[in-house]
Amino acid sequence: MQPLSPAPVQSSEEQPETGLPPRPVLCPPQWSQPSLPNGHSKNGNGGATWSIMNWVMTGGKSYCGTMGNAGSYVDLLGLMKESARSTMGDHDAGDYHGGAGADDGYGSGDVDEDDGPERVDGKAWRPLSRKVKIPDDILNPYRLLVFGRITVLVLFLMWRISHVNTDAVWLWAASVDCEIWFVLTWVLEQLPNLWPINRVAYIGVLKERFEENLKGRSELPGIDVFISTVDPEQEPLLVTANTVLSVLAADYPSEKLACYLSDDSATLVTLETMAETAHFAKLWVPFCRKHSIEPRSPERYFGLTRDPYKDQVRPDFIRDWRFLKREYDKFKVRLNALPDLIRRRSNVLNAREEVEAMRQFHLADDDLQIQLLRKKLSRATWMSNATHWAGAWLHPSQDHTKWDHAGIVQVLSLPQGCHPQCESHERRNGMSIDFKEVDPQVPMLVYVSCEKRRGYDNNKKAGAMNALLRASAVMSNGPFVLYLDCDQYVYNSQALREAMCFMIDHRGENVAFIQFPLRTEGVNICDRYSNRNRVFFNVNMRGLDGLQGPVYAGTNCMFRRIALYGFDPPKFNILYQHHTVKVSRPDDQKPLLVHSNLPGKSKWLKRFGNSHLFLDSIEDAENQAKPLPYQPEGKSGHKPVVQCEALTQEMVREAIGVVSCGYEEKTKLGRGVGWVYGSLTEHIVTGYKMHNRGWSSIYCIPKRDAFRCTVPINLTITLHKALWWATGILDQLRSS
Ligand SMILES: O=c1ccn([C@@H]2O[C@H](COP(=O)(O)OP(=O)(O)O[C@H]3O[C@H](CO)[C@@H](O)[C@H](O)[C@H]3O)[C@@H](O)[C@H]2O)c(=O)[nH]1
Ligand SMILES: [Mn+2]
Repeated sequence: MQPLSPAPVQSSEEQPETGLPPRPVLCPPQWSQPSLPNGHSKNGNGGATWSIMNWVMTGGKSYCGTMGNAGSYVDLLGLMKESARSTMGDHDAGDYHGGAGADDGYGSGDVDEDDGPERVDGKAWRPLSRKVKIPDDILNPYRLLVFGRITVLVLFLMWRISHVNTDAVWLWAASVDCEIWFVLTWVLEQLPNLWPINRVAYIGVLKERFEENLKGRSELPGIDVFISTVDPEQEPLLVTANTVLSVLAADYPSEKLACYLSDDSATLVTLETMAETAHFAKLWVPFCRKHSIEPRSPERYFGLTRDPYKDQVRPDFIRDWRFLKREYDKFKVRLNALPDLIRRRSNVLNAREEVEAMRQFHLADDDLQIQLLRKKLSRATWMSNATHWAGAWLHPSQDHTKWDHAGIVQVLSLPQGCHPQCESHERRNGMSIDFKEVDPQVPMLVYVSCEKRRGYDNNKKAGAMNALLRASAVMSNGPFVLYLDCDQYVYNSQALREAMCFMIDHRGENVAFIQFPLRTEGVNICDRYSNRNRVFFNVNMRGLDGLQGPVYAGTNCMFRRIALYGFDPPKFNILYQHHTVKVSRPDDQKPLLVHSNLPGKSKWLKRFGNSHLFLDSIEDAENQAKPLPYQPEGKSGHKPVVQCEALTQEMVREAIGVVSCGYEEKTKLGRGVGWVYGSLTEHIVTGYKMHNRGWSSIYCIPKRDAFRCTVPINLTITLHKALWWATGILDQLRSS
């Protein structure tokens, strides 16, 4: 496997694929590989696992510091479908029998996004998004139907209450209670549906405002993408790797994108899979950019049933496609071999340690021999650089189990600078691919496993996400955070831009999060167990969007970082001069205030803990997320999230410090800041808290599904999930 070609290349050609103007380019330096001890190849499996930044830094103890009610909505669903343009054409042929299906695929509006709205005064300002009202003549019959049903239900209840069954009063009372409850829940669910809306984003205008005439530079704000995984057995690593690849290849400037994988299992195989993924991404990402590939998950792309050459005009496409397909197959073989490779490597190194121990034993005097006998050799799991793995070992040992291990942060890929860079060829095994016209940089990829110790609650996914929130703040501090479950891949490479249109639009500063619908693959056309949740994602959420905004559905959601930090929206914040609304609130709900009277950063210590890098990052996260007119320096744009030279050892060390399990103890994380703890459906509560503070949210349904996932269709799992949701929602009802 050859490393990147080191020769600097000057590209003077126009770049038709990216639409970016010509620019001078530099090539990244060649990465050096740490070596294994004698007799062991660096990558027995042929991958370049450690060719990137081998900064394994482990924090030891010292750091311790609804499903919808289908029947009731079918009518509205049908009507809304008519109002929105069907985008069946955007779907792959394979979708008919296994994909998300045409029903899920229609977009938000019936306007052409890329043409954008008319310019105001001939130039200057054009909005990035707009609401599209669903015509009243479509909604009115539905509204009439709802009010008709409510009237009938109320009349029915009045009749029930006035006709007491004296023979079985208790039975009568119980059934009337149930009926009232049913009517109440039905009405509560119906009312928000009466004013649904659609939205449209103008990606073309976004490009025009933030990227054109900037000599290849982009002024878009940074995004940190969080992906979580918890069990390499239940959540196949190939699926996670595909999700990561689809994120890295998303159409967003590579220096503005950072991807963090949270691994709650702390297994070495997950880390090595990610290292392989980062390596394969060096081919996959530029290939996607060069040929405008969709979708950008290789498993899904190479599995398409349609002709891959369709609509491809470049003469070198066939060659590149075959090359990438072969490389992807090899990548899969390497992933499959990883568990065995790690086991064999560990056996060899453990045996060597034992031999060394025996040698010392024979050389030692009696006292030392007794001491050595007492010291039981543990069977460690070894990394490819011949050091002990800090996470869970194959043979669990003290400090090395899933529930008891140090915090780990490892940077696996880093972009070089804020200007896209080109190199002529990527060579592997004698084959080469021409990347002269595209930016081959891969966004930052970081592996994180937060510290776990006995006596500390890790708070499952919410805990892992809050740890990522802190670690990413000190490393890249993207002002926006996209969360994806490990099985949700990016199906539409423009999705991040689409969300950004809403976030940085002129009224976007009060938007806390953009929720995308959860679309599923692998469900048969009948959708027997309602895995697609069509009513919830096509009707209820659109209805909520017409009010304060949709709920946070747990995944496929892009947040404004400072909204996650528990700050108030600008409309409650006197910082913004033209929003002078001042609201009186109880003490504990007072705005966190970006500019309070307290000196320095001490005002935030109790909420965010004592990491100075973290505290220093907060104001920056706020400024970087502002729509450009609010930039203090005028039109300075948004800075890159992180670059090779900007990421220091100190930052990585600090990231390990903030993912330690003791860090949260004296903070408000999990209680008003970040993902909320203590609820089965923590996502719903997390979203509610933001709405409660006055933030709004937006429901974004791009024409082509933004993200997709594969869901189980087996009845047991479906019932288990339904029970989980129901318990969680009941739990919320009981809580304050
Ligand atoms: O201790 C844990 C448990 C889960 N996860 C991750 O959380 C995600 C969701 O967990 P899963 O068990 O797959 O739950 P689902 O029911 O499939 O997910 C839905 O429901 C969850 C809450 O019930 C939400 O958190 C999810 O975002 C939402 O997609 C997955 O990526 C897991 O890897 C962790 O990181 N740590
Ligand atoms: Mn899941």
